[in-house]
Amino acid sequence: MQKTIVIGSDHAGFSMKTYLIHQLKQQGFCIEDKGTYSEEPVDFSPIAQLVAETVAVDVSKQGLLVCGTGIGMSIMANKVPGIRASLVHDLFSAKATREHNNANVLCMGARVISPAMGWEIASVWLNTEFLGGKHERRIQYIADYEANKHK
Ligand SMILES: O=C(CO)[C@H](O)[C@H](O)[C@H](O)COP(=O)(O)O
Repeated sequence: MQKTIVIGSDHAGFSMKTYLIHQLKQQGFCIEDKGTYSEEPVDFSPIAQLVAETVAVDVSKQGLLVCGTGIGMSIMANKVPGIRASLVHDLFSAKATREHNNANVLCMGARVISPAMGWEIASVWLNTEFLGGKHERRIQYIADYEANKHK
């Protein structure tokens, strides 16, 4: 059974999201598309919330978010406990944020990179595993912070 990718965008990211869904389906991934479904302007925040909350309750899923810059999406997604969302526009960071941060949501900006580059980044990100070890301790600190253990 292939991994499920929960995906969302605003109007600025709609075209890249459509392209990513096409590519992901070709690779056999299951898709949960949380919108938006056209280039009609919409606010990014509730879509990022929906994708992030879906990933947060099911660790088997990974999230992809696209807006104009990816910034608004990443800010919103990181408000959801359990989410480690990364804004990535290069291949080095795509690999590193899986290996070191176990990032479970990838955010990209459709006004920053091309759809082809977005797919390259997503492919690296989806095919890289968390390294664990010292990195586990570092992300556990973040989880503990969310649980109010660092007061
Ligand atoms: O929220 C953003 C910035 O962090 C996204 O890039 C949005 O896509 C962008 O702000 C949308 O802008 P628009 O003028 O409403 O098209």
